[in-house]
Amino acid sequence: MASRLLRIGLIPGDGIGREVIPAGRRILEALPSSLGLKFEFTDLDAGFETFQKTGAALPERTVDVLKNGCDGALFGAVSSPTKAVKGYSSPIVALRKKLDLYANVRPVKTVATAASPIDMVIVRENTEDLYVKEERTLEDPAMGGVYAEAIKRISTRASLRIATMAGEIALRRQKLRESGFASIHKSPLVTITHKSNVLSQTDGLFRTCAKEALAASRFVDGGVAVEEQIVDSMVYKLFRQPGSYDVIVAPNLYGDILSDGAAALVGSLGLVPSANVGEGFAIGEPCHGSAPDIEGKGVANPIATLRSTALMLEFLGEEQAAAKIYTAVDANLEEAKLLSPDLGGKATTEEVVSDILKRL
Ligand SMILES: NC(=O)c1ccc[n+]([C@@H]2O[C@H](COP(=O)([O-])OP(=O)(O)OC[C@H]3O[C@@H](n4cnc5c(N)ncnc54)[C@H](O)[C@@H]3O)[C@@H](O)[C@H]2O)c1
Ligand SMILES: O=C(O)CC[C@H](C(=O)O)[C@@H](O)C(=O)O
Repeated sequence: MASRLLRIGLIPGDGIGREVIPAGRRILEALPSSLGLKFEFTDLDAGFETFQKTGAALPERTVDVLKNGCDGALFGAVSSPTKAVKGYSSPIVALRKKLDLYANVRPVKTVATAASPIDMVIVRENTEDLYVKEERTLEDPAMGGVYAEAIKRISTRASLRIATMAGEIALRRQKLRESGFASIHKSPLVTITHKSNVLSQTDGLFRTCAKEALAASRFVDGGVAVEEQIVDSMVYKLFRQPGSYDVIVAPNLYGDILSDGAAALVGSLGLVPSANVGEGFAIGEPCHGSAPDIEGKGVANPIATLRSTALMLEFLGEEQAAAKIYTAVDANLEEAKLLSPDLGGKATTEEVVSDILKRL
């Protein structure tokens, strides 16, 4: 059988990013050889510590190697300061834009045996909205002195393509159901989230474009139903009836917030993966941050990273390899003997990883 070589960049970043990214590498190395995959890894720098050492949070080498020498990557987390630090800018936000990774795909799922099962995918626009970071600080006595403002930019192009991605994901999920994969949903549904009742131009454009993209005949013919939900009541409904959502499409900031909220519904941020996806490239990234409160204790839940590794493989066309990882992770969660403290267990990161590797 011909084998495929995948060149993977590893960017642990800061904090628990360094404790969980090695798990991603180990699970790739442990995949059965019958899958015909070979991996070559390159360690790459980014993050606040890199910034403190070198003056650059996202070194040029990291971007060059990703662009010219990698097929995909895994990103841990970075410790972006909440207080402005001159010269520092979030490397993951920059990377998403530099590599045009326009979709941030975030599946939020319980195991099939859960009493109240949840199975949704949040498809977050990944390049614009308030994340264009065009902010400025001004001063005007009429405003009470210093004030600050930021641009919220929403484009037709980005809104159409993110909604198209959401439609494609809804179709793919439906195909899996039809081929026998158990699911709590019977038919595909995309929920468009916005706040166009107030932001009629920016979110209004997002809403219009998303509706237009999802009206394409392949989605209509594929039975993809479309609904819309204003983001504040979306949070309410998400918490009341999380099981009713299939695919959610949202502008950048709402998608960021909704995905952390949804993580609480499935038990922990340490479970929720993401993939930053562009044309032919994907970076797997756990949804959580660098978790300074548990850094260095060896108890970070590695599952979000393991699932992000699988998600990266899926977007690189290796669905069978991805399925192996999902199954091994689900088996660990269903047995519930070796769980990390965020899930009420006592297991260390190492113990959880070893248990999942044994199940591959
Ligand atoms: N993609 C990224 O790089 C990314 C994402 C989010 C936050 N951040 C950064 O991370 C830093 C810390 O942010 P925060 O504390 O607001 O959010 P966080 O996601 O780091 O932590 C929130 C809570 O979840 C827990 N948690 C997170 N991941 C966990 C895991 N794998 N296992 C067990 N528990 C886990 C933490 O212990 C903490 O109590 C900030 O500097 C922020 O900028 C980076
Ligand atoms: O802290 C950072 O540098 C980025 C955090 C990042 C974001 O997109 O805002 C994180 O919240 C995420 O969900 O990926």
